Amino acid sequence: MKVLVSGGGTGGHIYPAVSLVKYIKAKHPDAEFLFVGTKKGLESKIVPDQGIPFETIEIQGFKRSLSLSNFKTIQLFLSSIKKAKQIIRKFEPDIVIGTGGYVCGSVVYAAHKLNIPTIIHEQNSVAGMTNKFLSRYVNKIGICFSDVAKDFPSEKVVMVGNPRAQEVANIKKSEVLSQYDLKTDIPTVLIFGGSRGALAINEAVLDSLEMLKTKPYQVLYASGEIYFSDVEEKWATITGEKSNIKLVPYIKNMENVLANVDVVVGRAGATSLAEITSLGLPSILIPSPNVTNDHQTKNAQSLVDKQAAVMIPNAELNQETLVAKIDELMLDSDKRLAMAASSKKEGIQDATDRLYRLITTLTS
Ligand SMILES: CC(=O)N[C@H]1[C@@H](OP(=O)(O)OP(=O)(O)OC[C@H]2O[C@@H](n3ccc(=O)[nH]c3=O)[C@H](O)[C@@H]2O)O[C@H](CO)[C@@H](O)[C@@H]1O
Repeated sequence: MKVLVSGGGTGGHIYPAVSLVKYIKAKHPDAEFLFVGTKKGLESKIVPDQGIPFETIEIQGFKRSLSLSNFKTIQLFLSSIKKAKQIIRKFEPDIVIGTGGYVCGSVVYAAHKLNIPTIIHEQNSVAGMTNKFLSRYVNKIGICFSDVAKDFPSEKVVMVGNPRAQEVANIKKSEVLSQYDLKTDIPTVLIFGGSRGALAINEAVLDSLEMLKTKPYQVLYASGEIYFSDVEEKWATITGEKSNIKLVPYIKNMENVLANVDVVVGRAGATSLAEITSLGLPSILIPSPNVTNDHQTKNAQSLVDKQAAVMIPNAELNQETLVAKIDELMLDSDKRLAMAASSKKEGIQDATDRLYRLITTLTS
């Protein structure tokens, strides 16, 4: 079996594809894989680290307003389809799966033109621009939120969930927090602003440090690679050397960390939410205001409605709101456990089984 996956830009589009590859590899050790992304996206770091063969094409996103750079984008889109066709002809996949981000627009479209079976995976509750465009051409569309079905041709849509959910569901508790110089026996809150970090969350966390360092719980904080040096500079002067609060730029073994924390604070990216609910973690969600159709608020609201999370609108984020919400959960284990149970109910722990079944309907 030869499987070509494509997706990128941010972790939320990349990790589901990586989880799918790992799953198929375990089932079919002789299967071959190729991941097509861009040099600029996070995939150029994440995918080779996972030992998955990786090729790149050049592509850029459309600006929403009319602009000269859109002409360059169209030019790049056409040449990227040509390059994608070359890659596909050479690799000869049995199936091509796109998990979102501009890059998979060219790759999946090229595969369709070459009559190769195609699937797209939509992680969000509102369809991304690329997936909307591709939905006319692909054979099947795997979704994670029932709300998004209306954005696609109904006969193609199958509820599968997010493969990352199944991967993290099977992770056992461990001593992983000691790698971060944290204790393994006191409640821990993990804070991160999606796969790239978030300036607003960094600022609120920095402002909260004086309060957080006096708490009976501990904090692991990932600032995002690009913000790290700025945050680190201020961090050390506030927390001192021995502290219950640890800062890192990025967490590479997130699946292990998630299995060992008690509460998550973060943006409301769909892949993160799939992980959180799969493990049954309570969360405090601060949806990014800078995403298409405000889809993170919709992602978050779907959990808040089920008492599986609480939300702080980005405009209301500051040290008081942040620390108050963290305290509400970290200092009240009954509340935390009730939210954990509601969160678990929302998880789809067999997402990769479902996506794999969908693949086999097109390849066998
Ligand atoms: C700004 C933007 O466009 N965000 C979108 C992007 O978010 P983003 O890439 O931030 O997506 P998610 O929050 O869904 O996923 C982040 C992924 O990165 C991992 N991770 C994160 C931080 C870290 O230090 N280590 C680590 O491994 C998380 O565990 C998760 O697997 O894709 C999501 C899924 O389509 C969308 O819902 C988001 O709206």
